[in-house]
Amino acid sequence: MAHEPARIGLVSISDRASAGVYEDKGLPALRDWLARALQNPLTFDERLIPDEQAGISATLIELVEAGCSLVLTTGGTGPAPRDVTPEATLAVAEKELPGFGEQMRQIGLRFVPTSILSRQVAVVRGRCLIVNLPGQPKAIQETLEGLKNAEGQQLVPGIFAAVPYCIDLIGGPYLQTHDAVCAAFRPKSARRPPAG
Ligand SMILES: Nc1ncnc2c1ncn2[C@@H]1O[C@H](COP(=O)(O)OP(=O)(O)OP(=O)(O)O)[C@@H](O)[C@H]1O
Ligand SMILES: Nc1nc2c(c(=O)[nH]1)N[C@H]1C(S)=C(S)[C@@H](COP(=O)(O)O)O[C@H]1N2
Repeated sequence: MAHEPARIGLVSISDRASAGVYEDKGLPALRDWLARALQNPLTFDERLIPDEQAGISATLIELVEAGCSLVLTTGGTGPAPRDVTPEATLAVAEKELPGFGEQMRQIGLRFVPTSILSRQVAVVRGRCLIVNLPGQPKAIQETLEGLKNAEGQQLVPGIFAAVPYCIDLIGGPYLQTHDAVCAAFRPKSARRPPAG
C-alpha cells in the first residue's frame, strides 16, 4: 500500500518576521524538518503572522477546516506581554494533551535553562493535532527530534515520536517516519506493514 498523503499547517508567529524586520526562519525550519522526517507525500499550508491572539486563533481554525491533520506553530510561547500563542491555541481546543508541553520543556532544558519559560501547549481540534514550538528556529529540530549523542543514540526522545499514533487516534492519515531522523512509536496492535 502507498503512503497516505497528509496536509500539514505551519504557522510562524513573530511580530518582526511578519513585518519584514528580519527574515523568517521558522517556516523553512519546520518544512525542512518534516520533509526529512516523514515518508508520506506532504502538502504544506504556511502562514507568517504577528503575535495577535484573535488572528492566531482564526488561522488555526482556518487550517483545521482546510483539512490539516497536524498544525505546528513556532513563536510566542514565552512570558512577554505579546506572547499569546498558548492562549490562542487553548481558545480553539477541544482537548488539551498536557504530556506534550511537559516533554517539550524537558527536552528544552537539555539545551537551555530558559526552556522553563516556554508555556507551549498541544491540543486537538476536530481531526487535527496542534502543537506549539518555541520561536528560536533551532528549537524546532531540538523539540521534534530530541537529543542524540555522537553515535546517533537517542538520549531524550523528541515529541514527534508520539505524533503519528496521536494522529491515528484522532482519525488522520497513517504517518510513517524515517527512523534515522525520528522513530515513531506505535503499540504493536496499531502498526501496519511498511508501505512500498
Ligand atoms: N520566525 C523567526 N525567524 C527567525 N528568527 C526568529 C523567529 N522567531 C524568533 N526568532 C529568533 O528567536 C528569538 C526569540 O524568539 P521570540 O519569539 O521570543 O522572538 P520575539 O523577540 O518575541 O520576536 P518578535 O518580536 O518578532 O515576535 C528572536 O529574538 C529571534 O532572534
Ligand atoms: N528546545 C528549546 N526550547 C526552548 C528554547 C531553545 O533554544 N531550545 N528557547 C527558550 C526560550 S529562550 C524561551 S524565552 C522560550 C519561549 O520562546 P518563544 O517566546 O520564542 O516561543 O522557549 C524556550 N524553549
